[in-house]
Amino acid sequence: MNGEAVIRVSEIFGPTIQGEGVLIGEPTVFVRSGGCDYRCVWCDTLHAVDPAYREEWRPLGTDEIWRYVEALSGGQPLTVSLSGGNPAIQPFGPLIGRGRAAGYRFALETQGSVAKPWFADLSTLILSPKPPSSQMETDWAAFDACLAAAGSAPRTVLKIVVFDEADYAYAKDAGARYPHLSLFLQPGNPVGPAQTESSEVDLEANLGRMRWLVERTLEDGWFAPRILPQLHVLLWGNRKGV
Ligand SMILES: C[S@@+](CC[C@H](N)C(=O)[O-])C[C@H]1O[C@@H](n2cnc3c(N)ncnc32)[C@H](O)[C@@H]1O
Ligand SMILES: Nc1nc2[nH]cc(C(=O)O)c2c(=O)[nH]1
Ligand code: SF4
Ligand SMILES: [Mg+2]
Repeated sequence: MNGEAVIRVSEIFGPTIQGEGVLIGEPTVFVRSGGCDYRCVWCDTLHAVDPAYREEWRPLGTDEIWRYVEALSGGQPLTVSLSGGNPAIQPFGPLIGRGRAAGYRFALETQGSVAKPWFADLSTLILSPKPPSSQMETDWAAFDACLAAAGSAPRTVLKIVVFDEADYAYAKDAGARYPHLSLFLQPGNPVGPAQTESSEVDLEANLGRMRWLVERTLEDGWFAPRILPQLHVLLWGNRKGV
């Protein structure tokens, strides 16, 4: 790998459609890195978080990852979504530079705990601070550092998962803290460790939570956020690699 940036890759897949948030429906190739500084109790991607899956994470250099992305996209520039785990703890800067030079756009999803200067090279930065139900604490100073690192070049948006009333209150506070950022709410999909490898999903329960969130927000007269389901979960359940 000749000293080039090495990234711990959990999976590379696509093209599929982006299932969440501001880029929903957009043809996308995903690069998912392994390892996270958080451990949300309801994380739907434990195979990229739990060190028990470490053996499955492959150290790949920028060139190798780029070859996968080019092959999957048939060499047609599209949006590459960097997710994880927390992709912010990996050296993605050179890959972004490489892809941009070929006309690709990059989006990155992160909880906002670690800032990197290369955030400024993204097209879209999706900051997803974690509400109380995750059992994680938000470090707002670290979050602000992510916003500062991105600057004004990328489109930066907020995406907050809401399971319950306390999460709703957290989302409202976060929205008030950053009134200049577009805010997306996403109902929580209850997944546990036993379910990560299965595609089973309780669609009715998921849609019920979506209905509750829409009604709660509208009854409250809070018209700032957009409320979206996880489209890929509706289509394919909790399957990996879609
Ligand atoms: C798996 S995370 C990876 C990126 C980064 N660690 C983060 O959390 O933003 C991608 C997105 O999935 C969301 N997510 C994770 N588990 C979820 C669940 N059970 N229900 C709904 N959304 C979930 C996260 O909040 C985040 O917005
Ligand atoms: N289709 C699709 N859309 C997604 N949006 C965010 C995802 C993620 O797990 O980060 C994801 C994913 O895994 N698949
Ligand atoms: S921050 Fe993201 S990847 Fe990490 S545990 Fe939470 S939801 Fe999962
Ligand atoms: Mg996911």
